Amino acid sequence: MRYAEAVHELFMRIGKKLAESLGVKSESIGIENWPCQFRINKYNFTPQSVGSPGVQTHTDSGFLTILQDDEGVGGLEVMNKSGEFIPVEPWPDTLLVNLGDMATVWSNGRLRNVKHRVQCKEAKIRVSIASFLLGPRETVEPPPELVDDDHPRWYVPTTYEDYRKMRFSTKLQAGEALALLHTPTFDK
Ligand SMILES: O=C(O)CCC(=O)C(=O)O
Ligand SMILES: [Fe+2]
Repeated sequence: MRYAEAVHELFMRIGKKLAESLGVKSESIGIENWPCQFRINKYNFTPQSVGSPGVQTHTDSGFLTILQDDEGVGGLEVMNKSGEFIPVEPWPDTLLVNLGDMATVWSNGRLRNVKHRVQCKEAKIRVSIASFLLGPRETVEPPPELVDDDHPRWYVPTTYEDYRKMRFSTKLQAGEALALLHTPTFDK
């Protein structure tokens, strides 16, 4: 309970700062009511699994993720702009924060979802704790400050649940499902 409360507090601080950094009044977005999820990942890496994927390339589907990674066993890799995977070495006493697909929809494309994966590097048990701030409870769409003539709406409004179902049924796990929400004005 204490861990969840502390992570939630951090979600609020980071989420409000993200909103303010885009010129959105953080009081207006109701972030306190956005649902969260929590998952503990355990990887039983064996000598046979070294070199193979632990989790295939994906983006997180929610808004914001706080990841407490294994402090001794590496394997997490994050994709950079050029499409290369960069290993994130274990770093005790740190948390890793990344943006998911709902951040891209909510910000009208200003915040970018991050592709990542886990590779098995050594035959050890690896544990990570992932907390997800999923996004607005009902419709996910950009606040009015982020839509104008120069920034037309890029995504049709959705709900997190509908988007999850679409990701699941299309098996598009690495953010590609966002393309199915593009409006005619979408532009890179
Ligand atoms: O185990 C990790 O380091 C990452 C797990 C992850 O990407 C996830 O749970 O979405
Ligand atoms: Fe992830």
